Amino acid sequence: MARHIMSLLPRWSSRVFSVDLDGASLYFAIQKQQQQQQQHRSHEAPPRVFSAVQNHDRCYSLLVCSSDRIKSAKFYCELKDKLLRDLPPECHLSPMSSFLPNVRNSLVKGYFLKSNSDSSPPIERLLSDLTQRDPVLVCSYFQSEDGQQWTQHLWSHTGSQMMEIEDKYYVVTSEAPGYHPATLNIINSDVFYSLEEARDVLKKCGDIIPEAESVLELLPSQAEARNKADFPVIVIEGLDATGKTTLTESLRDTLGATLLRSPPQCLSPWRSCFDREPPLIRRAFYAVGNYITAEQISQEGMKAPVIVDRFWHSTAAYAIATAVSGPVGNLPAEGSEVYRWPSDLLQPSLVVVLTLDPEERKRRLRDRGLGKTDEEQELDHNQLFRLRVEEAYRRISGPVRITVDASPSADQVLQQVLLLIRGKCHL
Ligand SMILES: Nc1ncnc2c1ncn2[C@@H]1O[C@H](COP(=O)(O)OP(=O)(O)OP(=O)(O)O)[C@@H](O)[C@H]1O
Ligand SMILES: Nc1ccn([C@H]2C[C@H](O)[C@@H](COP(=O)(O)O)O2)c(=O)n1
Repeated sequence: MARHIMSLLPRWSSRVFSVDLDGASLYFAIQKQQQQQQQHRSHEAPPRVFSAVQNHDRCYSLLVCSSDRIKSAKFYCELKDKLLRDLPPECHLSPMSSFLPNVRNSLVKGYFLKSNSDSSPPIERLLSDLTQRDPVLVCSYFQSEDGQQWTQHLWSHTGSQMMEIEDKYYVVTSEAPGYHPATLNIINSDVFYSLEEARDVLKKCGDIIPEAESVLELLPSQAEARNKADFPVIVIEGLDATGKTTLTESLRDTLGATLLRSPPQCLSPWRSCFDREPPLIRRAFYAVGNYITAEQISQEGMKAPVIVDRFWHSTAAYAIATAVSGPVGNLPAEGSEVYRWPSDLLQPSLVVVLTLDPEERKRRLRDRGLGKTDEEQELDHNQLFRLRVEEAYRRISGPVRITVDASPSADQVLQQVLLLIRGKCHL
């Protein structure tokens, strides 16, 4: 299995490894060193991820890699559950990844384990089992006598015997890359830029998620897609509890408009099922939802103005903000192609993004008292995630977007948005 996986990870010695520890990404690289360099290296401190490791502690990395990306995505999530369940409690688990700097789609995800030597026999039994059955590449890390140098050893199997590949690599410090590694795989894994790409993911997971078939049946055929509306189309966006439902319903009543949402009502029976799936599948579900809503917009937009509660901005911004961890600075830079509008998706006439002071948003959430999705809880607990979503909203290109402060009364917000709509859309 390991040799097969290695063929999926070309240029092994050019790879950089990133471990997420205490909210920061720590990087290291590997080298096949010459004697001379080795002596020089021995004066350097080990990479930060190893610096707190005690003598006799053991470190391992597991990278999930399969030529089948649906299988990889599913297994990555299952592996975390398995490791949390089966590893000794003193073993510390952190998300990690490996990538080729600036090479798109080179990111593979996995986990980094730290443990003391007493726990290593059960850990190694578990890892050995995994390498025999699953698409996972395991490495162990050894510390030199003086504690200054670490080496990486790849695991492999011969028959039923586990052995380490003879190649060993020296672990060296690596600079943070120019782009956060998660940004390398966003396109068509977290965010889909055409119906075809999103549909392809749902088609491929039809055998493991039967609900995908039902979703695919609702998709408009390319031939039917009209992709334009005669009347103005206004999308209302914003984090949860910023007042989208309140505002969209008032706009519908005031303008005599049709109110639609994304994901559309017809996908409600399957939403919770896809919310439990890994990002690749979950985001493909929301992406196709936008195309179904777009078809409804085209139909309804022949008769009256259309108001839409969430659309592409939500799909892209939440996906990007989840894929990338840490501060806003880790997001792809403004102007990146990651923020582009899909060329085959209907563009609304205007997008209004509601913003709200975090404390007021929390107060409204409390007063409303409904259950929260995992992502809504994340918005509450994780300030950085909220800031990343808001910034990604701002960076998305395409239709005209206006940000509106939603803290005044519901009627004042309505009046302000009506003024904007009348100014921009001649209603
Ligand atoms: N301008 C406002 N001032 C005070 N309270 C408001 C205002 N707008 C909405 N609310 C209240 O805040 C709560 C959240 O509003 P609403 O449900 O419209 O938000 P939302 O953005 O649609 O949320 P979600 O995305 O989670 O569905 C509701 O209890 C609503 O009555
Ligand atoms: N067009 C959409 C609408 C929603 N989402 C995702 C993003 C969040 O995870 C969640 C928020 O929706 P809400 O709880 O407010 O109904 O749904 C999306 O990706 N695309």
